Amino acid sequence: MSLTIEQRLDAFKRLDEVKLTFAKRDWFPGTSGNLSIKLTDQPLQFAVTASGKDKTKLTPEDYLIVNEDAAPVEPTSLKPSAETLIHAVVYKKIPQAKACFHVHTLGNNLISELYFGQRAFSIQGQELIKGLGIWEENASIAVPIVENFADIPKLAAAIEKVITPDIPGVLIRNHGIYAWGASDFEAKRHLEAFEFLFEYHLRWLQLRHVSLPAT
Ligand SMILES: CSC[C@@H](O)[C@@H](O)C(=O)COP(=O)(O)O
Ligand SMILES: [Zn+2]
Repeated sequence: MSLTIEQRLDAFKRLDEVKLTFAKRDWFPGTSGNLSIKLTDQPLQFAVTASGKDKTKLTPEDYLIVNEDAAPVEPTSLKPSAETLIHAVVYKKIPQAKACFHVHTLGNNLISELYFGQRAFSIQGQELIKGLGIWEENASIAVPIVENFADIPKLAAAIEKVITPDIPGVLIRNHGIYAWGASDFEAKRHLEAFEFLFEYHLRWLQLRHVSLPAT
Protein backbone atom coordinates (compact mmCIF):
# COMPACT_ATOMS: atom_id res chain seq x y z
CA MET A 1 0.00 0.00 0.00
CA SER A 2 1.75 3.22 -1.12
CA LEU A 3 1.83 6.13 1.23
CA THR A 4 0.84 9.66 0.32
CA ILE A 5 3.36 12.45 0.82
CA GLU A 6 0.87 14.01 3.27
CA GLN A 7 0.89 10.85 5.41
CA ARG A 8 4.69 10.87 5.54
CA LEU A 9 5.00 14.57 6.30
CA ASP A 10 2.30 14.43 8.99
CA ALA A 11 4.07 11.52 10.73
CA PHE A 12 7.46 13.22 10.52
CA LYS A 13 6.02 16.46 11.92
CA ARG A 14 4.43 14.62 14.84
CA LEU A 15 7.69 12.81 15.53
CA ASP A 16 9.58 16.11 15.45
CA GLU A 17 7.22 17.58 18.04
CA VAL A 18 7.51 14.73 20.51
CA LYS A 19 11.24 14.38 19.92
CA LEU A 20 11.88 18.03 20.80
CA THR A 21 9.69 17.75 23.90
CA PHE A 22 11.60 14.70 25.14
CA ALA A 23 14.94 16.27 24.18
CA LYS A 24 14.17 19.25 26.46
CA ARG A 25 13.89 16.71 29.32
CA ASP A 26 17.31 15.18 28.48
CA TRP A 27 15.59 11.89 27.61
CA PHE A 28 18.02 11.14 24.71
CA PRO A 29 21.46 10.88 26.34
CA GLY A 30 24.23 9.72 24.00
CA THR A 31 21.97 9.30 20.92
CA SER A 32 19.88 6.78 22.89
CA GLY A 33 16.15 6.45 22.29
CA ASN A 34 13.98 5.91 19.25
CA LEU A 35 10.46 6.88 18.22
CA SER A 36 7.93 5.53 15.73
CA ILE A 37 4.44 6.23 14.41
CA LYS A 38 2.42 3.56 12.59
CA LEU A 39 1.20 4.48 9.10
CA THR A 40 -0.55 1.36 7.76
CA ASP A 41 -1.65 -2.11 8.74
CA GLN A 42 -1.73 -4.92 6.17
CA PRO A 43 1.06 -4.40 5.36
CA LEU A 44 2.52 -2.93 8.53
CA GLN A 45 4.47 0.25 7.71
CA PHE A 46 5.71 2.80 10.20
CA ALA A 47 7.94 5.84 10.39
CA VAL A 48 10.94 5.34 12.69
CA THR A 49 13.92 7.40 13.77
CA ALA A 50 17.14 6.80 11.87
CA SER A 51 19.84 4.97 13.83
CA GLY A 52 22.65 6.63 15.71
CA LYS A 53 21.47 10.20 15.23
CA ASP A 54 21.47 12.91 17.88
CA LYS A 55 17.77 12.97 18.80
CA THR A 56 18.05 16.43 20.31
CA LYS A 57 18.42 17.84 16.81
CA LEU A 58 16.02 18.23 13.87
CA THR A 59 17.47 17.52 10.43
CA PRO A 60 15.89 16.72 7.03
CA GLU A 61 17.07 13.11 7.46
CA ASP A 62 15.71 11.97 10.81
CA TYR A 63 13.10 9.35 9.86
CA LEU A 64 12.41 6.60 7.38
CA ILE A 65 9.53 4.31 6.59
CA VAL A 66 9.98 0.59 7.34
CA ASN A 67 7.98 -2.62 7.19
CA GLU A 68 7.37 -5.37 9.74
CA ASP A 69 10.81 -6.82 9.03
CA ALA A 70 12.43 -3.48 9.91
CA ALA A 71 13.44 -3.00 6.26
CA PRO A 72 13.11 0.41 4.55
CA VAL A 73 10.16 0.46 2.09
CA GLU A 74 11.67 3.26 0.01
CA PRO A 75 15.18 3.94 -1.32
CA THR A 76 17.17 5.68 1.44
CA SER A 77 20.73 6.14 2.65
CA LEU A 78 19.45 6.13 6.24
CA LYS A 79 19.71 3.15 8.57
CA PRO A 80 16.58 2.43 10.63
CA SER A 81 16.90 2.38 14.40
CA ALA A 82 18.89 -0.64 15.58
CA GLU A 83 15.79 -1.49 17.66
CA THR A 84 13.20 -1.18 14.88
CA LEU A 85 12.22 -4.85 15.28
CA ILE A 86 10.99 -4.02 18.79
CA HIS A 87 8.61 -1.39 17.44
CA ALA A 88 7.38 -3.93 14.87
CA VAL A 89 6.74 -6.47 17.65
CA VAL A 90 4.69 -3.93 19.59
CA TYR A 91 2.57 -3.01 16.54
CA LYS A 92 1.96 -6.67 15.68
CA LYS A 93 1.14 -7.79 19.23
CA ILE A 94 -0.86 -4.70 20.25
CA PRO A 95 -3.10 -3.73 17.30
CA GLN A 96 -4.36 -0.64 19.14
CA ALA A 97 -0.81 0.79 19.25
CA LYS A 98 -0.32 3.61 16.73
CA ALA A 99 2.82 5.17 18.25
CA CYS A 100 5.73 3.69 20.21
CA PHE A 101 8.43 5.64 22.06
CA HIS A 102 11.67 4.42 23.63
CA VAL A 103 13.85 6.37 26.06
CA HIS A 104 16.75 5.65 28.39
CA THR A 105 16.43 7.61 31.63
CA LEU A 106 18.19 7.21 34.95
CA GLY A 107 14.80 6.55 36.54
CA ASN A 108 13.76 3.74 34.20
CA ASN A 109 17.22 2.17 34.31
CA LEU A 110 17.35 2.18 38.12
CA ILE A 111 13.83 0.76 38.49
CA SER A 112 14.56 -1.93 35.86
CA GLU A 113 17.60 -3.09 37.83
CA LEU A 114 16.09 -2.77 41.32
CA TYR A 115 13.07 -4.91 40.35
CA PHE A 116 14.46 -7.19 37.66
CA GLY A 117 14.45 -10.06 40.21
CA GLN A 118 10.66 -9.84 40.24
CA ARG A 119 10.53 -9.41 36.44
CA ALA A 120 8.10 -6.52 37.04
CA PHE A 121 7.87 -3.15 38.78
CA SER A 122 4.62 -2.89 40.76
CA ILE A 123 3.07 0.25 42.19
CA GLN A 124 -0.36 0.98 43.66
CA GLY A 125 -2.49 3.93 44.67
CA GLN A 126 -0.64 6.61 42.70
CA GLU A 127 -2.82 9.18 40.91
CA LEU A 128 -0.59 9.12 37.81
CA ILE A 129 -1.65 5.52 37.16
CA LYS A 130 -4.67 7.26 35.63
CA GLY A 131 -2.22 8.62 33.04
CA LEU A 132 -2.07 5.03 31.79
CA GLY A 133 -5.81 5.05 31.23
CA ILE A 134 -6.44 2.94 34.37
CA TRP A 135 -9.10 4.64 36.49
CA GLU A 136 -9.94 1.99 39.09
CA GLU A 137 -9.95 2.99 42.77
CA ASN A 138 -6.51 2.34 44.34
CA ALA A 139 -5.34 0.78 41.07
CA SER A 140 -2.22 -1.36 41.01
CA ILE A 141 -0.01 -1.96 37.98
CA ALA A 142 2.91 -4.29 37.25
CA VAL A 143 5.24 -3.08 34.48
CA PRO A 144 7.05 -6.11 32.97
CA ILE A 145 10.87 -6.14 32.92
CA VAL A 146 12.91 -8.22 30.45
CA GLU A 147 16.63 -8.97 30.37
CA ASN A 148 18.65 -6.81 28.01
CA PHE A 149 20.24 -8.52 24.98
CA ALA A 150 22.55 -6.98 22.35
CA ASP A 151 20.97 -9.46 19.93
CA ILE A 152 17.90 -7.46 18.91
CA PRO A 153 15.82 -10.36 17.54
CA LYS A 154 16.37 -12.10 20.90
CA LEU A 155 15.40 -8.92 22.79
CA ALA A 156 12.35 -8.43 20.56
CA ALA A 157 11.25 -12.03 21.21
CA ALA A 158 11.62 -11.55 24.97
CA ILE A 159 9.48 -8.40 24.77
CA GLU A 160 6.87 -10.07 22.58
CA LYS A 161 6.41 -12.74 25.27
CA VAL A 162 5.52 -10.33 28.08
CA ILE A 163 3.65 -7.34 26.60
CA THR A 164 -0.14 -7.13 26.84
CA PRO A 165 -2.76 -4.49 26.01
CA ASP A 166 -3.37 -3.94 29.76
CA ILE A 167 -0.05 -2.15 30.48
CA PRO A 168 1.21 0.13 27.63
CA GLY A 169 4.89 -0.36 28.32
CA VAL A 170 7.79 -2.68 29.02
CA LEU A 171 11.10 -2.10 30.81
CA ILE A 172 14.42 -3.52 29.58
CA ARG A 173 16.95 -4.16 32.35
CA ASN A 174 19.62 -1.45 32.58
CA HIS A 175 18.52 -0.15 29.19
CA GLY A 176 15.23 1.74 29.02
CA ILE A 177 11.50 1.63 28.46
CA TYR A 178 9.18 1.17 25.48
CA ALA A 179 5.79 2.85 25.86
CA TRP A 180 3.00 2.95 23.29
CA GLY A 181 -0.51 4.30 22.78
CA ALA A 182 -3.40 4.62 20.32
CA SER A 183 -1.91 7.94 19.16
CA ASP A 184 1.33 9.90 19.56
CA PHE A 185 -0.52 11.99 22.18
CA GLU A 186 -1.48 8.87 24.18
CA ALA A 187 1.95 7.23 23.84
CA LYS A 188 3.55 10.45 25.16
CA ARG A 189 1.06 10.55 28.06
CA HIS A 190 1.82 6.93 28.92
CA LEU A 191 5.58 7.48 28.81
CA GLU A 192 5.30 10.58 31.01
CA ALA A 193 3.13 8.66 33.50
CA PHE A 194 5.63 5.78 33.67
CA GLU A 195 8.59 8.11 34.17
CA PHE A 196 6.74 10.05 36.93
CA LEU A 197 5.89 6.79 38.74
CA PHE A 198 9.53 5.65 38.53
CA GLU A 199 10.83 8.98 39.88
CA TYR A 200 8.19 9.02 42.64
CA HIS A 201 9.13 5.52 43.76
CA LEU A 202 12.89 6.21 43.71
CA ARG A 203 12.43 9.40 45.70
CA TRP A 204 10.17 7.54 48.17
CA LEU A 205 12.90 4.89 48.64
CA GLN A 206 15.33 7.70 49.49
CA LEU A 207 13.01 9.53 51.90
CA ARG A 208 11.09 6.78 53.60
CA HIS A 209 13.57 6.52 56.53
CA VAL A 210 13.72 10.29 57.11
CA SER A 211 12.25 11.10 60.53
CA LEU A 212 9.42 13.59 60.13
CA PRO A 213 8.36 16.10 62.83
CA ALA A 214 5.64 14.71 65.12
CA THR A 215 2.24 16.04 63.96
C1 LIG B 1 23.84 4.56 21.87
S1 LIG B 1 23.14 3.85 23.26
C2 LIG B 1 21.53 3.40 22.80
C3 LIG B 1 21.41 2.40 21.64
O1 LIG B 1 22.23 1.29 21.80
C4 LIG B 1 19.93 1.92 21.57
O2 LIG B 1 19.60 1.28 22.82
C5 LIG B 1 19.00 3.06 21.34
O3 LIG B 1 18.08 3.30 22.12
C6 LIG B 1 19.22 3.94 20.15
O4 LIG B 1 19.57 3.18 19.03
P1 LIG B 1 19.18 3.76 17.57
O5 LIG B 1 19.75 2.74 16.61
O6 LIG B 1 19.82 5.13 17.45
O7 LIG B 1 17.68 3.83 17.53
ZN1 LIG C 1 17.66 1.67 23.52
